[in-house]
Amino acid sequence: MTELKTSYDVVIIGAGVGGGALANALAAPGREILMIERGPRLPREKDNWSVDAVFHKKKYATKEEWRDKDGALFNPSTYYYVGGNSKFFGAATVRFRKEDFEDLQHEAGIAPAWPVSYDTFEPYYARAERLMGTHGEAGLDPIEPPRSGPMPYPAIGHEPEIAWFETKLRQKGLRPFPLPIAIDYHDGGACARCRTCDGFACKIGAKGDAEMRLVNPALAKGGVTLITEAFVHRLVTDPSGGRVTAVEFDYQGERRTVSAKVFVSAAGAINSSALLLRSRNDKHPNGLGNNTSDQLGRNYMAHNNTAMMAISPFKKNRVVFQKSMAINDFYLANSERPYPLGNVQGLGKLQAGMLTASVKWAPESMMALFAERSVDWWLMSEDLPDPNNRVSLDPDGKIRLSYTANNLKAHGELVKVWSKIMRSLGYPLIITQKMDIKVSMHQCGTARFGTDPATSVLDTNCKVWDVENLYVVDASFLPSSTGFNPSLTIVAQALRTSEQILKELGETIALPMPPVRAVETVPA
Ligand SMILES: Cc1cc2nc3c(=O)[nH]c(=O)nc-3n(C[C@H](O)[C@H](O)[C@H](O)COP(=O)(O)OP(=O)(O)OC[C@H]3O[C@@H](n4cnc5c(N)ncnc54)[C@H](O)[C@@H]3O)c2cc1C
Repeated sequence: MTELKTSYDVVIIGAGVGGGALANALAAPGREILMIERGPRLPREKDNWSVDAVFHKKKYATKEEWRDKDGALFNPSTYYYVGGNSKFFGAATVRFRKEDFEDLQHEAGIAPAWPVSYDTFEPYYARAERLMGTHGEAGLDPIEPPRSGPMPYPAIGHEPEIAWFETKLRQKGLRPFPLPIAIDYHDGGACARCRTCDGFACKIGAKGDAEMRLVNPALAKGGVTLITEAFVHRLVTDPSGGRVTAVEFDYQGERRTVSAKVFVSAAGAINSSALLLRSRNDKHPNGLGNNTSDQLGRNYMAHNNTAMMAISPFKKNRVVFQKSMAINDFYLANSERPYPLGNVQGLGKLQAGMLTASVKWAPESMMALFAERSVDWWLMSEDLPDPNNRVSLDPDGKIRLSYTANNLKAHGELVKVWSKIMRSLGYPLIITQKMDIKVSMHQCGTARFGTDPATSVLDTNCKVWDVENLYVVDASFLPSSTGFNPSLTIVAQALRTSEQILKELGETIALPMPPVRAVETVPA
């Protein structure tokens, strides 16, 4: 049992991408940082790579139930472990575009400008790529934002099936490029380039998830204590409501309380809102950070996501690692298209059992035929912030996630355009599945950052406007969802926030650029 002190410099709630990146930036001998994580360490075991365990039995996903806007219960596909949702992520570590930081006109409305520019984020993106171990090749993505340097590691390369698509797509005038990805695949790296990466946990610790790349190295640096299976209930403020004084959590069968100079919620975009809402008191009757703006929990976004199988009756797809290519030719408006559609990227290779898990009536033999002949894609379009799309708490304490998808026309067009291209390349049968509310993998936006306390929950350093020493450092801060995977941006912002927290602790040490290096060995 970890002995706890009564007081710390910083308490970080949640050991996912945001919490891990912050701990990593703050970790140093002599500092006293406590990370409180509700989940355990995910065991390294055979089932990590079992389709049956992961997709049918849902062995690793939470058993928790949330309610949708109509009050119907559902079981979200979310993961509570050291490393958070990134334990199961596809490791795409992509920068948002310069245009994403500005007002961006979409078919269904405007994705609002961020309070800081891409140029402000760039140095943090550069550090984030190194921390996560991103592989890629700069200069090939047609809408790539300016970069201060190359990718930390070279692109992982395409297998022959994907190289074939690259050639064919180029012949059609498109500009496919290597998807930036955080797997340990280079000389001396541990990655076996297997089929069970995207959607699975890595049994050999070779994926750049938050446990491997952020939390374990933070623990190795010193100054950080991690406790697991410790659920945080609430944050307590002083009588004025101006400062958080303590965090209350359940640990090893007891309700515990510790105090700190700085508190950080990094519990994920849905759970951070739930925590701040649960922490309401007479000075903050609608939850911490909600007095001025009434925006806490609102503007929930999660992308319009569709998985597509393009099937050729005549051609088997023998690819093992399919997530190596992306296409951004439809990401921005152009002379042919008046509004953005989104991003297309390779999906981890679908297997028959993964299909029968979502299409229950389908015989495995039929799905096996489809899976061995399909090339699989992930199509992702921006959804727009809407205050009615929100996280709230029901009287019984359960999370309610009210969400109505928007900007669907653009997403439908992306699916149509990509289907047409696939058919023209000899893949006549197209099967698509649009992700629903249960797939909250790209959750964001519920405590957006901004310059105006009347319309945002956090300031531009991710400090809660209404409370002096409380920060939110996870996907909550995003004012728009953009059309890209969020992890790298969460890391970049956590690094920005760490500088503010260091100032608050009376330190002004410039954080060094992390070296390019392989994954740390994991403590058992
Ligand atoms: C299958 C899948 C594939 C994905 N693929 C990609 C991809 O390729 N690229 C990409 O960028 N993103 C991807 N994502 C999304 C990415 O994983 C998330 O955006 C990212 O992990 C979010 O980080 P976070 O820090 O905001 O929250 P989380 O990862 O959710 O971390 C929050 C942590 O807080 C803990 N916690 C929550 N509540 C409490 C509490 N009350 N007390 C204590 N601890 C608490 C949780 O257990 C968790 O560990 C994917 C996600 C999934 C599920």
